[in-house]
Amino acid sequence: MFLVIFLTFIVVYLFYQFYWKRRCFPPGPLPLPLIGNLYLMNNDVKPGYALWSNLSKIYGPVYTFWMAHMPMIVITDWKLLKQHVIKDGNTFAGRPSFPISVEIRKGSYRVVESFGDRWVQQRRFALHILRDFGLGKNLMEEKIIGEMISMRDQIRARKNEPIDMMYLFDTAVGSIINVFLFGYRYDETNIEEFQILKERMTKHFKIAAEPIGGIIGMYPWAGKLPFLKKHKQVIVDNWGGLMKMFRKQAEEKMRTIDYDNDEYSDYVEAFLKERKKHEHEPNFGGFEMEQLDSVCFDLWVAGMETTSNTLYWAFLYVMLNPEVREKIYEELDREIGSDRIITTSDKSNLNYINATINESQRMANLLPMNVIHQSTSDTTINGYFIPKGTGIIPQISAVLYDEQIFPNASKFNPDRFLENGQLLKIEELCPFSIGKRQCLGEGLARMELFIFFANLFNQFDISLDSSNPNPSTQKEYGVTVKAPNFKTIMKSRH
Ligand code: HEM
Repeated sequence: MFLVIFLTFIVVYLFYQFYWKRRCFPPGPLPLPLIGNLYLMNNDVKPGYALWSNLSKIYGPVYTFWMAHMPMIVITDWKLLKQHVIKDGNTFAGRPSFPISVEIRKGSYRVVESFGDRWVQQRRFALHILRDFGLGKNLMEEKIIGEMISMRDQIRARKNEPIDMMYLFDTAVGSIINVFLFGYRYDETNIEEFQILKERMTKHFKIAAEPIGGIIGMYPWAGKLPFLKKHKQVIVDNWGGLMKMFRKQAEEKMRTIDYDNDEYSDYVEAFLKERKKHEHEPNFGGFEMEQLDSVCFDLWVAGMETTSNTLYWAFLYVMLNPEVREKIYEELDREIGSDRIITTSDKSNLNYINATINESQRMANLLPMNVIHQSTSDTTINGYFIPKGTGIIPQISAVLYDEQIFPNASKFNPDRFLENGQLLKIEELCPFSIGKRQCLGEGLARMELFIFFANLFNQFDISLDSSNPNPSTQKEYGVTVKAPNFKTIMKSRH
């Protein structure tokens, strides 16, 4: 009798697992119990582009990938992305709530991870402060130029010795976001704080990008299993440590803040003043301290590593393509012709540099897997019915490497963005993603990329260090991909 019940249970379970739960979704690889399709994220397909494009070849431009027990609809075709994620933006503006977030963060705070009214409110607030703080008033540009000058001086002081630019990019870009958040930059007096923050973030995201992180994210109980315990502990410890660091900063600010004055000099101060206005509402009207800690995390991590990594990739690609390097110097000599500081007002005269930055972003293709969205109402994609609340991955990495859109896509070729010397606007170039969730820091990031890139090339004759004349372009796996380390010689040009 027991055997019959057991076998019936197994048959029903297998029927459900392999047929019933999948019947309404677009086709896709076979999900296994508990882990879904996470088993496919193995070393052979890291950092991930090959996985998504291979599946697309088998199942078409819309398919289902099971992230443990959650179905995710992957869209890899630009026309479909435009038709749905851009033109029907509200339907794709949700974010799934991950059980681990609810457990360790006590809710879906942040901007990246929040949804609904909280997301609308917090995204609008962050954008407002970003604009007010500088993107509209040149203040931000001044800060970026200040960091660029500090970097230039540090490079000069090294007197032509080989330099790994990663550290300089990290600290400069980290300082810019830190000034925006907390009002101070990094220098020799507090560089240790920067290093701790960066180390914690790196560890956090290394695990988050692994299948193991996916399993712990979906099933927090799995973190109690002996072989997963230490991995979950890393996530919990890093998150807790980061939140403590951010909270300490906010508390210090609270000691001196003048609530009678509406002006603010950084994001934390602006947030605390807004919080004060909502102090009689439940949960401070969404301006809880947990929300502040979490947004600091979002802006710090989203604002630092992405931009710094892109600059590093841009340097690497240019170094490996001497003809591109020569065209950059030709343009700088023709359009600038001195060691003066290049500002955003020069941007429209430096088409080749703009094209090189575009091509670097395309080739770097920073997020092999885009951040997951969620449908906010029932919808239909390519003939498939997708119910409200389903995970959606607008796979921009597939678009950036799409041969139909960018022929010979693996070749670094800035000229693809130029016609008769004029910069082309190619809408499929979407490294900042698309739709309502498009990157909140795009304006800041674009300004940083242009000012650092254009000025560093204008100031220095940059070449590869002869000890490693052919650095690899193999991408290091993570939520955003990193270039392997390499060194350059930077000689003053003027
Ligand atoms: C080269 C630099 C950058 C790249 C390539 C980049 C790329 C992205 C991508 C692909 C997304 C996911 C959008 C989606 O869900 O579809 C995103 C979201 C986001 N980015 Fe960026 N980003 C960069 C710089 C920045 C900077 C400097 C900041 C902060 C000031 C920032 C803040 C954010 C935030 C807060 C989100 C979440 C938006 C939301 O969920 O509403 N990013 N970014």
